[in-house]
Amino acid sequence: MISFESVTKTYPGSRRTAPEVVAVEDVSFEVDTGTITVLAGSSGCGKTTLLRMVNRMVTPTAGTIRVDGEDIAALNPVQLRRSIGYVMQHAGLLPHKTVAENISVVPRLNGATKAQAKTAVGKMLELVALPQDMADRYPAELSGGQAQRVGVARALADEPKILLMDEPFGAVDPLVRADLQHQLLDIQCQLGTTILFVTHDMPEALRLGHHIILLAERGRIMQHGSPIDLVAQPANAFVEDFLGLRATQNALHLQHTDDGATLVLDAHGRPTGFLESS
Ligand SMILES: Nc1ncnc2c1ncn2[C@@H]1O[C@H](COP(=O)(O)OP(=O)(O)OP(=O)(O)O)[C@@H](O)[C@H]1O
Repeated sequence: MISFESVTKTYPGSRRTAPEVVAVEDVSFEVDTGTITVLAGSSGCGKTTLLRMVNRMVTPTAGTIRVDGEDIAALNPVQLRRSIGYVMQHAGLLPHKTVAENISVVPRLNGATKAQAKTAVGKMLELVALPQDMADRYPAELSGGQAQRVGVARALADEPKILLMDEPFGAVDPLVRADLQHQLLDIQCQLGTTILFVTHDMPEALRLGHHIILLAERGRIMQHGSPIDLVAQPANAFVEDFLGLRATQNALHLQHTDDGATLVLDAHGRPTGFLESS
């Protein structure tokens, strides 16, 4: 379990006269082991700051973060970082290393032999559904979706218990994004990894999260619950608005067609999908 206990992060102002920025203030929540918890909320509410505090890329100004009860401030930051997977929006692959070398980085740093790292590369490529012969390519020779898969493979290569994902699928097209989302759910189910996932895309949050934490400014928690909790029992108007639950925003209705299909139409009468007959 990851626990945030009264965590505050203040960044210094950029110039001597500029005020400091309170990115998150007195934030407390827990992330259950073996689940996907999504941090959602609009731009600047502190999602990335919270995520990066888990592997000490960002140091809290106040408060405590524990992993399985242990205060991470007492741990060696380099070892901590190597024990936690991290995937960011643009994969962040090392451009002059091949896919195999990129995936091998953390296992090698953690003491794997070349042979062990090679085995890990094969296993990870299979896990993220990339062909084995992609191992020798360079990042510039990959599509955006393939690069993100390699980013996920690299983050999981040493089978970390915790995976941090910062808008990892934000830059790929909707079809590839849906594919990556399904695959992530499969992988998480197989490996039981504890995932903290940042997105500002509510459909993505609802699709992936066992738990969703919806944040307002300074990391203020507006609701923490399951996707069903948020949709069925939004805590307040902010949650309703963010999820587009107000009737004027998102009143869906059904329309039956002559050939027996049932279309789902949005508030403007545009089709958004169809109901499958059970
Ligand atoms: N290194 C920094 N120095 C100064 N201010 C920062 C720094 N990093 C973030 N901030 C500020 O802290 C606040 C929270 O930023 P953060 O990146 O955590 O939000 P976010 O919810 O992840 O945003 P986005 O969805 O746009 O990525 C913002 O006001 C941001 O400008």
